[in-house]
Amino acid sequence: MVKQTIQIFGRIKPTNKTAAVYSVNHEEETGGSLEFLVPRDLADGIVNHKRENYKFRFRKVFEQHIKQDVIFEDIAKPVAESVLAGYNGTIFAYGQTGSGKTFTITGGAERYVDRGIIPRTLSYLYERFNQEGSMMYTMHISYLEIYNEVGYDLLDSRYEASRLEDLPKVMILEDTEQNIHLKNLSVRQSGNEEEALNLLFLGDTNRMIAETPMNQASTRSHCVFTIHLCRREPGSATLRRSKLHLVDLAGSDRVSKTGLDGQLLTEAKYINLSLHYLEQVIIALSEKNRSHIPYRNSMLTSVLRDSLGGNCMTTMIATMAVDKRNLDESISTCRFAQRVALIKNEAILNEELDPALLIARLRREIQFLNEELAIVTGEQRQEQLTAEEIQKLGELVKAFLNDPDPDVTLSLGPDMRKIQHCFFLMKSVILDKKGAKTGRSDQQPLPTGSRENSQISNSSSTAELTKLNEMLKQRDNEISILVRILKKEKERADDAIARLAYITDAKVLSSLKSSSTQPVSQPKETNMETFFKNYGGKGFTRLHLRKGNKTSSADYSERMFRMPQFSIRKADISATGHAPQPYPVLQNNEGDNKTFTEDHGGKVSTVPQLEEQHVDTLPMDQREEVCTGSWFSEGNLNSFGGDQEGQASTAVQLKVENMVTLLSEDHKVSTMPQFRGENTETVPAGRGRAGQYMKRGSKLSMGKQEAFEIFIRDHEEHQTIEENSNILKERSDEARRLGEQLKGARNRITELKKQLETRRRQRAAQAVTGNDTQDGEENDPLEESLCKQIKQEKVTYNSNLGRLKALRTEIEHLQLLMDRVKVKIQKDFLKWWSQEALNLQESESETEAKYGSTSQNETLQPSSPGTPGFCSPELSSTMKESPSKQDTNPDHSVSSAPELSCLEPIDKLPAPVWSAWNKSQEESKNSYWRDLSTTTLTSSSIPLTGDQEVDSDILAFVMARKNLLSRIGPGKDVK
Ligand SMILES: Nc1ncnc2c1ncn2[C@@H]1O[C@H](COP(=O)(O)OP(=O)(O)OP(=O)(O)O)[C@@H](O)[C@H]1O
Repeated sequence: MVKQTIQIFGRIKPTNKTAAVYSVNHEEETGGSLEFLVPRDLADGIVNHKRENYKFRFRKVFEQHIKQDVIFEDIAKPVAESVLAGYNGTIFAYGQTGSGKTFTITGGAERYVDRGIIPRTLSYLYERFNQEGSMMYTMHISYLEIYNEVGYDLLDSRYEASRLEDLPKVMILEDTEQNIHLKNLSVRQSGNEEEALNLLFLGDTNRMIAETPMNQASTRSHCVFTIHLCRREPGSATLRRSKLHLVDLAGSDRVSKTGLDGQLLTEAKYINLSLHYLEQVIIALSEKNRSHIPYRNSMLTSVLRDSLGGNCMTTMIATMAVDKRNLDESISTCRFAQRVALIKNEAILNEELDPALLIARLRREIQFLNEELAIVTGEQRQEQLTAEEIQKLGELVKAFLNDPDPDVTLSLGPDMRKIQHCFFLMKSVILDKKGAKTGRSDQQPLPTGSRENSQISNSSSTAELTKLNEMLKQRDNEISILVRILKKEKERADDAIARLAYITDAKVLSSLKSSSTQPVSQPKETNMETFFKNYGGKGFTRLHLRKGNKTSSADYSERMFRMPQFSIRKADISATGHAPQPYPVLQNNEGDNKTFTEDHGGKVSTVPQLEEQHVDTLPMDQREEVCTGSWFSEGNLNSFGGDQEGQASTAVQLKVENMVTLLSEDHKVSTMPQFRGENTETVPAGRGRAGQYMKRGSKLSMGKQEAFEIFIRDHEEHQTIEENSNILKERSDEARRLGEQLKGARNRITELKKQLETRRRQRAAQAVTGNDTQDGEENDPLEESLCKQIKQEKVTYNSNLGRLKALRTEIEHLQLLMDRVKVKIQKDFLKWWSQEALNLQESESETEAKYGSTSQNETLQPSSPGTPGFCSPELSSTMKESPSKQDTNPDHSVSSAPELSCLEPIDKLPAPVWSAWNKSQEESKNSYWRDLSTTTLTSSSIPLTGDQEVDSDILAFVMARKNLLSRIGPGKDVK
């Protein structure tokens, strides 16, 4: 158990405004301190009438310039570590609205470097999982939003929420042991960092989409992102389950200051109420001898029950905006933090037995007890032992007698028949031995005559026969394998001979050739035996290679170069006509099945198991390590080396190319976000995060779509999209360059390896023919230099691969940020569009009032700049079309245009409009829209198509554009 008070940190948000006078002291023994000097003009304000300076202690205070990586390292990393160890952890951010809580917990919405504690922690946890390869970790994620005392599941993946109420409501349940359970809160498994980030994105987007129209959700709701970890050592029955809550609280602003009314006031009360209850819990916890802690008063305190005064290591980040006007709020945040710092938690290691294993253990115990009971009560079975049982008992006895361990037991259960049979078998073994020693057949004859005994001996001999048959088959298999190996060996030897051009001595050549073409008989077997002795050792029985090489790659590749080149495949075995076996099995005469091990300077290392692969194509361990990430998982990257290396590198290259293609697709999409024609089918596969949201909207008509394109350009986030697109492009270029470099390095390694192989063959041949110019010297300078070069290339290769991996993380994160911005823009657009529609309705009513019944209107209504209101496509469907009402004015070229009830009579249009339109037609699209926006237009000045819906869209757009411009203000140009 770890007893610890809640750790409190302060973080000051950067400000351009006049900052309050404050100072931070980092050198105090107890941590840091933050001191505010209240200027006289504020001293008699809300804060305090008398005091002028306020000093607060924190574990550390982070000043304005401190970046997100430092925050993660100093605050979140230690908590993540303890969560990995099996303790619960909580980090919560508390502070007034806009002080940087979301920025600290989730991160900024624009730049990769601004990612906050959640994405960094996810990344760190997955990195640690990879490092601790011997542990098995599973991660689940949940994301809860609490708004007005109601919980909502943010990981709802139906993408249907357009209001908070559309999200599943979460309810609190309490069991008899007062444990809290959250009903309806989905807990989703995440297999890798990318999946975890997608869940975060899903939650954040749901939060943004469903935010209350009255105010920003982030300000007025609490969010709890929870990472559930389960850790287990393979083979162990104990599990460690831990939770990490990352909490973004609602703004702590005081209601009196916010000047709210109506719904906002209700919200603020709720928020403040829940923060007030949080404070009450904190006060109660910080007081000694308080028995009742009012957790149940609010949903937030119920959910955070463990984090406050319970089994958890908790950290609080007090965020502050130190502008002068926010000084009082900053001081109240600090005061809250001081109280929190008094709370003591007792974190315990959350260890438990795996229920499945526990059940299995209990079952075994029950069986054992039953067996004991059967012996004690004498309830015995009477029927004969079956042949199978007899054979099994024979094996058991044999294993028991052969085991050198004196403590070994023979476990037979309570069955007296079995016990007796085993005694009988053991007696016969003893008698056999005695007979062998004395050389006489004076041993006791086996109890004959009895039916049982004859049955036993019959069935034992049947069993023996079956066994011998199996062994025979096994040997057949082995012989077939060896024949194939020898054939391949011969081919390789031929090949090598052909390459040894310098060996001109015909005698040598022919002798070498003849030795490799000998019939498959004794000499060949001797060769293989020697080989197994050299390379397999005595215990070599199974050529069963798997990735995860513990041998150093240098040792390994060296050994492989020296190994005769041969391969064993499943097909080799099935070709013999016998049933295929899972792995080629070469048994030694001991008949045991040890894994192929090899001595490396006294250290025995397990040869990696690489099923169905050439023995000479083993992985280079470093490559394998970096390639285990999910990004590379599709590319068979676990088989680097030799021919496989080619494939693997190609896979990397392909992956890089895929990524680059994806990025460029996204790049396209981002600059013109997924609204073109609203054809969501064109969203690249696997890139549908934002697309999912886009799908929900109704199909955009042409006019609305164009309006949207321009809306994007005017949107405040446009700059972000542009910047991130550029960064993405840079990163994808870099990824492409790295891909090229990797390919080059791979080719060079392959080439060097070929040279090394040739060199080694040459040396081997020289040794055979006695032409060894180096007098059998172990070290060959050329060989050493080649090895060195390979090593260097590998280092370069690995560092490039590492960089590529980092790029991938960055690119994916940027992608998510951009997706989120796209969703935001769409949301803003739809909001704006429907507002325009509302304005239109109003304007329509006004027009009706002014000009009478809509059915009498025959012309389009221009609207002066700045006047809100025009026909939106949605509204156009409700508009009436009067059949074949022609425009009576010959100048009006849009007689086929539908009659739109909301339009002003055409005869009211000023003449210059026409020339303006004619002129604008000649201009480029952009200037066309600009002109439209600054000119008083008539409907007839616009090139309408005759299609009611399309035309209403065009007109709607023109007017909406004007409205937008009028809001931006005159003189502002729209690109
Ligand atoms: N340390 C920081 N560095 C740079 N920008 C910051 C920092 N802290 C906050 N910001 C910026 O300040 C703005 C407000 O921050 P944020 O949304 O995180 O505040 P908040 O406390 O979560 O507010 P709310 O209570 O409304 O959710 C954001 O634009 C954010 O990017």
